[in-house]
Amino acid sequence: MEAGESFADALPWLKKYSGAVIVVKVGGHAMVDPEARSGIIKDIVTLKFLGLKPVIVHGGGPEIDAMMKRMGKTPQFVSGLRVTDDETLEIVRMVLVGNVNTDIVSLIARHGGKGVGIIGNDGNFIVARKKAPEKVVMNGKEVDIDYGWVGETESINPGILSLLLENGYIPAIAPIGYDAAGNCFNLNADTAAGDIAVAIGATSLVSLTDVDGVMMDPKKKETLIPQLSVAQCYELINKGVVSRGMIPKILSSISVIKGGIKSVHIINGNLPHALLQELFTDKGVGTCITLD
Ligand SMILES: Nc1ncnc2c1ncn2[C@@H]1O[C@H](COP(=O)(O)OP(=O)(O)O)[C@@H](O)[C@H]1O
Ligand SMILES: CC(=O)N[C@@H](CCC(=O)OP(=O)(O)O)C(=O)O
Repeated sequence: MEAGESFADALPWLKKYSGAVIVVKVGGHAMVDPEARSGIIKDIVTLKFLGLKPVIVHGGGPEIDAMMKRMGKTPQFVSGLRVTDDETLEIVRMVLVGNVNTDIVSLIARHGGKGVGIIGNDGNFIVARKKAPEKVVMNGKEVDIDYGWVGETESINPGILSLLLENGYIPAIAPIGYDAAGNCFNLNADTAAGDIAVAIGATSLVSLTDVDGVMMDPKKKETLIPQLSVAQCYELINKGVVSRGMIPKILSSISVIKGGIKSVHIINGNLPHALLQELFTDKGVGTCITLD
């Protein structure tokens, strides 16, 4: 299709999103392939030049896993959350802040944008507290789980984000929070992205991962669910259709919609230009979650 034609077709969406703040959660699984990672960041820089205000929140689960294994540690997840002991926290910070965040900021620059990397203690951006231990059913047995240094958001202070957005920067946020005593917490990136989207009143949250969206059977592409209401999300969790890393995505989507954001989109970041197609065409490419 001619470029002129595509832009003309996209006009209604360009109007809808003009000046809109869009939180893009870039999952670690969407960034495994360096070319896919670069393509995603290029699309995000494109959003900026089309007049939107993108905010990146990134993960890095597979890279943390790889580093843990190199250091002789075995990753342990419960309900999609990494149980985080002292040493694991050190690895999480090293990988998310030292590797992934700086790489994303460099890619933003490479594609002509101005990126700024931030973590929870920059301008007290994410104030977090320890996630309380909870009882979880594992292999039919109820067990007490202490997640260690896994945190949950206490408050988001969006001041630094507003400053950056008003001055044309693309913020790239690593999901690390801090408490008033300076303790550092490992936050799930989807949960952090949701909390940030609500705190800044974003227009939409788009989560890029390595599957086409929410599926009845993640191994069968044809079982993709294009549209979900909050009630249906609860149903999928209760029926066990959603598992592992999809659990925090769905839980966060529910709280985002309840927090007043109109839509959450879960899409496959490995499909070229999935983000642009989801936002600027009427045939979305993944799962769109709305109130009803
Ligand atoms: N019902 C489901 N539909 C789609 N994916 C699912 C579902 N249940 C579990 N998953 C898993 O969730 C994964 C995505 O979450 P996650 O691994 O945390 O990705 P990311 O690193 O991109 O955040 C998929 O690769 C898939 O294996
Ligand atoms: C508490 C918790 O699980 N934190 C995540 C943070 C990174 C993340 O969420 O990465 P993805 O988006 O790639 O899954 C972790 O340690 O893996």
